[in-house]
Amino acid sequence: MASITEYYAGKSVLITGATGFMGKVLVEKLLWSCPDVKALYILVRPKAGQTMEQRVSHMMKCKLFDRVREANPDFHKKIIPISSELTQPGLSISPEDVEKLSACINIVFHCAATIRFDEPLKHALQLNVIATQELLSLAQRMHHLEAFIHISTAYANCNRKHIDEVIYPPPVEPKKLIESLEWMDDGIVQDITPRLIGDRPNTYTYTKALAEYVVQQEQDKLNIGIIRPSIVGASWQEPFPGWIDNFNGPSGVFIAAGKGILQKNKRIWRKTPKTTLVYNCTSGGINPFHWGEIEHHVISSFKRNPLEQAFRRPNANITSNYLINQYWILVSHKFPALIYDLFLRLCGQKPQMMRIFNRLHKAIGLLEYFSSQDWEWNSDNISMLMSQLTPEDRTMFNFDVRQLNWPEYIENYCIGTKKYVLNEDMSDIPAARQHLRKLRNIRYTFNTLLVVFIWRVFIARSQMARNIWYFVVNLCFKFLSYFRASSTLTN
Ligand SMILES: CCCCCCCCCCCCCCCCCCCCCC(=O)SCCNC(=O)CCNC(=O)[C@H](O)C(C)(C)COP(=O)(O)OP(=O)(O)OC[C@H]1O[C@@H](n2cnc3c(N)ncnc32)[C@H](O)[C@@H]1OP(=O)(O)O
Ligand SMILES: NC(=O)C1=CN([C@@H]2O[C@H](COP(=O)(O)OP(=O)(O)OC[C@H]3O[C@@H](n4cnc5c(N)ncnc54)[C@H](OP(=O)(O)O)[C@@H]3O)[C@@H](O)[C@H]2O)C=CC1
Repeated sequence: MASITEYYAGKSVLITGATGFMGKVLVEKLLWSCPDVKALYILVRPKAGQTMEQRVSHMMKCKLFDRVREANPDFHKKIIPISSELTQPGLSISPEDVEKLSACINIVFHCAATIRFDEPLKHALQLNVIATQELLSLAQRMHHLEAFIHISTAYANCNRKHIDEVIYPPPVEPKKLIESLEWMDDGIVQDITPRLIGDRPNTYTYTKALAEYVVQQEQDKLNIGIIRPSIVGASWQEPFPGWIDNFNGPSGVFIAAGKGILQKNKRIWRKTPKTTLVYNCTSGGINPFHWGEIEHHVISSFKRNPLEQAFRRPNANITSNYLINQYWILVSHKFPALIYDLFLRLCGQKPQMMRIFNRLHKAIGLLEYFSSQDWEWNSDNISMLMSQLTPEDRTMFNFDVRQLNWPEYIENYCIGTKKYVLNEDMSDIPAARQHLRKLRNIRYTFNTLLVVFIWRVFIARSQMARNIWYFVVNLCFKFLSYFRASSTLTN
């Protein structure tokens, strides 16, 4: 049996979403581990005032590509950008490019999607479902296509508690939905969205479920693989530990905790001809790690490697009690934020802290559905795939999460958010630690002043409060003398 590297030798691959988080990692891995791959065609759109060429050249300068660049400075020659806007008819690929792709592509990876949880339904449908249909039509014109790999999400069927590696019936026939939304204006669509998505939390998981069904419809004509990752964080080992470039998933929450602006509520608790193979890529069943443990490791990691200019010391208080949570939001978020914004105003600067907190609460609210419940994913296909790999492939393409050491991973993840998301320098850590010490001293001073204040206002003035106070102090002394006496007896 050919190894993976041998399989890709001389092959041309088409990748959508190559400028995104997962797409970039895929491009890098193929270039590194399959150096004889013939070409990587990537569908890219111009964006934010940058042409397609500018975007691709910027992407290739990314630190992620360091090892590939070192091994082969001409690696960019294997990357062939194709101009495409996925929300346009025919993916707005020119007829010449369609011809070119039809003649040479052997494997398609479809990574592009909108992953926003608050995406309006029409747009999510356009990008996640209709563009997938268009890509499948293009794939059918490819004369040498061997596999069509669709990247879905483990949460596409999050309305179920047990999720097998199968395609479930769609919540609605996609064709009917597309036709009926076509004539509706955005306001009506917004009004009916909650009814349509039903027991799913957002338009993202809903449209990803529809996309899986659309892909499965072509299983008689194409070899299809559907990959369902759960939560993708920083890189584990390759190209180096901790690479991450966005605030998605838990990353933004980790950063917020590191900056000291998080007080969180709620419990965390072989190629087969013409078929569809689904792979649930999750770790919970084989190497579980709970949100409480994550919290502990994130906080201690950020205490060792603090972020610059933290607002407060790294923290994240997890509680399932609504009232306690509201208290923490008020005391730890709103009140300090108001004071800080007032200070900024007095210095002639624009207030920003309340705005940041409001955005953070919105993001946490949208993520909470995923962090507050449990799912059970079957991953037999993943185990089967692993068992079919040669020992060399198993090392080169290691996806055995049983070997993952969570504390070490979280440490690298936190350092990765500092270095690659916030672009902070590791040499500034002593100054950041000094800043944390200053924040701790401010907190101690504030707490002492608070105790003195409470003493002056309540204890010193009322006889009853004084009696209670003496009673408590007396009790403490009695306990201490008892403790001292019993330890003397034991000695
Ligand atoms: C200590 C620890 C604690 C532990 C514990 C504790 C607690 C537990 C709590 C929960 C734990 C996590 C659970 C994770 C579960 C994930 C499940 C995923 C499941 C599915 C996975 C998938 O299958 S797929 C990926 C999922 N899909 C997303 O994960 C997108 C979500 N997201 C959005 O849906 C939009 O993001 C949303 C939010 C609408 C905002 O939308 P929005 O419009 O208000 O804001 P934007 O995001 O557009 O950001 C505007 C600008 O703010 C910048 N920024 C953003 N965050 C920033 C930050 N923290 N600090 C500085 N800057 C930040 C950003 O870089 C932009 O900057 P610029 O404008 O310059 O580009
Ligand atoms: N990240 C995660 O935790 C998880 C992700 N997934 C899945 O993995 C896939 C990739 O996700 P991820 O890399 O994180 O997402 P990103 O948001 O980082 O990347 C999305 C990609 O899609 C492209 N894209 C979006 N809209 C268009 C458009 N209209 N025309 C052309 N290209 C477009 C983006 O291009 P541009 O740069 O031009 O915007 C970008 O390359 C998705 O299918 C997602 O559902 C699944 C589970 C977890």
